[in-house]
Amino acid sequence: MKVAVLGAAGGIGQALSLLLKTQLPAGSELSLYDVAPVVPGVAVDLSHIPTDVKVAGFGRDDLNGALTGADIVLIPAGMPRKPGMDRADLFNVNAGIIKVLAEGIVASCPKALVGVITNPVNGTVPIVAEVFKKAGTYDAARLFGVTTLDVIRSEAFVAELKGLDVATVKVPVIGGHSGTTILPLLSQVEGATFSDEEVAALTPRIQNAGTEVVEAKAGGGSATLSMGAAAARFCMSLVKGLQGEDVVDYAYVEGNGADAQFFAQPVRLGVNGVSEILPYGELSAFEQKAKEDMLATLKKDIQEGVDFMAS
Ligand SMILES: NC(=O)c1ccc[n+]([C@@H]2O[C@H](COP(=O)([O-])OP(=O)(O)OC[C@H]3O[C@@H](n4cnc5c(N)ncnc54)[C@H](O)[C@@H]3O)[C@@H](O)[C@H]2O)c1
Ligand SMILES: O=C(O)C[C@H](O)C(=O)O
Repeated sequence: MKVAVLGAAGGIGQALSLLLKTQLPAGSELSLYDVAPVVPGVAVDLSHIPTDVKVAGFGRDDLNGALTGADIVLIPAGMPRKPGMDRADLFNVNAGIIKVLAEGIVASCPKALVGVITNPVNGTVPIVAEVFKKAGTYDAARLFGVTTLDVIRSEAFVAELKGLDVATVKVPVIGGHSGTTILPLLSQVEGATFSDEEVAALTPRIQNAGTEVVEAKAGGGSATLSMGAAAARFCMSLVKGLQGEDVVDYAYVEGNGADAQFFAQPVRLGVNGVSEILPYGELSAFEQKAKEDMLATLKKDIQEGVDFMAS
């Protein structure tokens, strides 16, 4: 198993790479790419951890070296938010970064499973899809926006509120990854019920959790450690699928388009990425309205990514 992390010297990249060094199956390779000159040092640092995962660092001019032979590519490269910014404010800078990295994937590992972390995820994932389409290598089953952070936050907040063992809590989160497009399905949490007041308070808490971190870091960036944990968890789901295990996880994917072209939903994972788009079940009246209200925003975000590639 070869996993490449693009943007590996950043806050997310380093946390994620550390976790992958300790969690990937024995015999795996971890390939770290970044334009920051520190990236070979990050690779040397990680290589001193005694696990059977080989780590190599690749600088600005060796994207091809980082990507060749990769089974999975995770992309946390790009600018994070500062207080007062929306994720959409990152589009102009991060769209160009994502485009170049996607072109590198086309050239070096067009069959890899690709997990996009770079914000705004609602719009960067469509950019990657358009780059792949242009090259004739697009396979919707292999492209994922990583929304696992919304899932793990929901698990943490629900467990805290209800006094549950967090290891047993599961919260479906559908939609997209910004503001109201993040839709936790609290009505489907097993072993817990929520009053209308609790739903009305917890839903926006989950939707604004990224902003909570951005404000607490006061100009020092956005979530990196929780995102590293989220991306490592999602990567291990992809790994298990590639190894032939039956795995279900949530991700922002191009499905049947019933809600929007890209939509975070439950998917079954297998040796070729998504093997089945699963239904997300019945919504409460609150969730149904929240979904209907946010679809215009999500579709606009997706169109921005498509338009970027058309321009
Ligand atoms: N999907 C999510 O849930 C989620 C969660 C948190 C953060 N994010 C996003 O992830 C991105 C990274 O966040 P961070 O906190 O790690 O930022 P960071 O600034 O700490 O790290 C970003 C890294 O990307 C590198 N980079 C920039 N341009 C590059 C390029 N062309 N090729 C390779 N590497 C490049 C930088 O050198 C840096 O090391 C941001 O866009 C942020 O908004 C997404
Ligand atoms: O909020 C951000 O800008 C980063 C990330 O998308 C998050 O949800 O923490």
